[in-house]
Amino acid sequence: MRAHDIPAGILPVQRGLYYGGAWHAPKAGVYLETINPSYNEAITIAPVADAADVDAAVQAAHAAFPTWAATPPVERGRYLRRAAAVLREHAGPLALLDSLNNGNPVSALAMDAGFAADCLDYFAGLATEIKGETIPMGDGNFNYTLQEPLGVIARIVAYNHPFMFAAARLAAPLAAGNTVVVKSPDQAPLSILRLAELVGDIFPPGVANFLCGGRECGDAMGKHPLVRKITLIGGVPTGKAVMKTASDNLKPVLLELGGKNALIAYPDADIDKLVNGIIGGMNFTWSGQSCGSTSRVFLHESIYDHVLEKVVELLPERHKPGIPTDPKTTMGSLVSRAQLEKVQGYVAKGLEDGGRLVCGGVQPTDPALKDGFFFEATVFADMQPHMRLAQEEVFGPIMSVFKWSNEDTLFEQVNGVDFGLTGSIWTQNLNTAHRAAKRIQTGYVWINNSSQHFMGAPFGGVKQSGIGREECFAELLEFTYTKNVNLKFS
Ligand SMILES: NC(=O)c1ccc[n+]([C@@H]2O[C@H](COP(=O)([O-])OP(=O)(O)OC[C@H]3O[C@@H](n4cnc5c(N)ncnc54)[C@H](O)[C@@H]3O)[C@@H](O)[C@H]2O)c1
Ligand SMILES: O=S(=O)(O)c1ccc(CO)cc1
Repeated sequence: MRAHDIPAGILPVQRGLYYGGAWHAPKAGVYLETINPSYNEAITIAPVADAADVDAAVQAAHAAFPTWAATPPVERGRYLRRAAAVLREHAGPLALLDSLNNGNPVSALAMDAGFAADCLDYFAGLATEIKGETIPMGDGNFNYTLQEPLGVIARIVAYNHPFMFAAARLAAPLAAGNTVVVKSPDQAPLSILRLAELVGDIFPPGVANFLCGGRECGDAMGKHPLVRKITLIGGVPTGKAVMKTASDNLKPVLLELGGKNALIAYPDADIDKLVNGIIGGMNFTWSGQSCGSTSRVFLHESIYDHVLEKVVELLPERHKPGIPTDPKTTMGSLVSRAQLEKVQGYVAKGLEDGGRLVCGGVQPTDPALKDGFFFEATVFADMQPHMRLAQEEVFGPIMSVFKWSNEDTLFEQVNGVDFGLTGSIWTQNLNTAHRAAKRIQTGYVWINNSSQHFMGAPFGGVKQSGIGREECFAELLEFTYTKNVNLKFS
């Protein structure tokens, strides 16, 4: 869909920053064009917040905090549920808006507003479960704990699910009694403006605040002395930058970062399901731009040739790049020229390092896609662990396939990366499955499945994939501190 064909009611009307219950122009007056990556054409402009805007938004959130923290949890939950209902009503147009701005297929994005709404409902229900404990004492003392909200929470999100991340990640801190300032991803700012239009005034002024901006804005959020916790969904280098900023102020962080995730196939795997799991796990629909993508596939030598052949046969027809706003499209474009060039660079590195390119590796030739940042679903075979493609996150549609024979060597290679986010194990033997689940060093493990998230199940990484857990009760507790109270009877 070209910019001039966008139906009425899809784009946000506002082009400002939303904080303190009102819209504000960015103080320095900076607006940037934001593009549709499938045509490399401007859609409209979006505001760019700087440190002065961050200060104003954080001050508004800080002012709103005492009243929101004192609001009964059941009532806070009611606000969240109201927001959830609005998101569900607008799920279709919101998916189209994100598709226009980040290049992912509208059909796949259709679930994002619903997932965010589920998150809001889930944490609304848990608001009354933020309980302390009593500690047994000797005579004369009563000792208990309270879980208290922290204050202003800064949430910075990535571009692959701009709306879903911004909306879903409001839920836990708000349910726990904090106020929030959330920043859109630089590449796809439009849906956060729409989010602010839809839910901003459901909450009391200053409780939920929405900024558009890039690194400067994110950095200012982390540095602000009134921000009590800084959270990021983003890459490892950004995670390190955020943690350095946080350490200057001794602030806690919650980091959901990158992955170089392994899929392990044992000889007894159900081959048809495995092939679907390999293709699905790589999230080619999103051009691989998912942190949980299983971009390293380890096939046992006894099934290697057969499974590889089937993947290479099925993949190009199942995920062929197309215009993202077409409901039939099953693979969109990359988000930007920079991301496309990164992917092309990794194809070159894969070839230089001796990988065997067996699928894709180029931009599509379809003239309808000539201006956009499309790249074909790509597979490298005969990969070795020392290769750059085997170690570094691409966040693009490149899958690396390895052959294995010895289980000890397999796990040395699987765990021999700096990341530890997800893993996927394929076998029909229960003992094998649980042994492998125990040996893999990641925060999230699928057995005979891939890609899926489950509300209530802790999602997050180890090693450089992150710190903390989301989408579960632990996320709620991330936004509280424990206060111990001792009463001495007189
Ligand atoms: N673990 C997860 O749940 C998860 C989910 C999605 C994406 N990701 C990761 O995100 C990355 C891709 O997304 P991206 O390119 O948007 O990531 P990115 O790290 O470039 O940017 C993420 C966000 O951080 C902001 N930012 C950049 N520099 C900053 C700084 N110095 N201080 C504060 N904020 C700053 C950006 O403006 C953006 O909003 C991949 O590595 C991917 O694995 C992780
Ligand atoms: O596409 S992913 O980045 O892997 C992703 C992360 C989180 C969720 C749910 O919060 C969904 C998809």
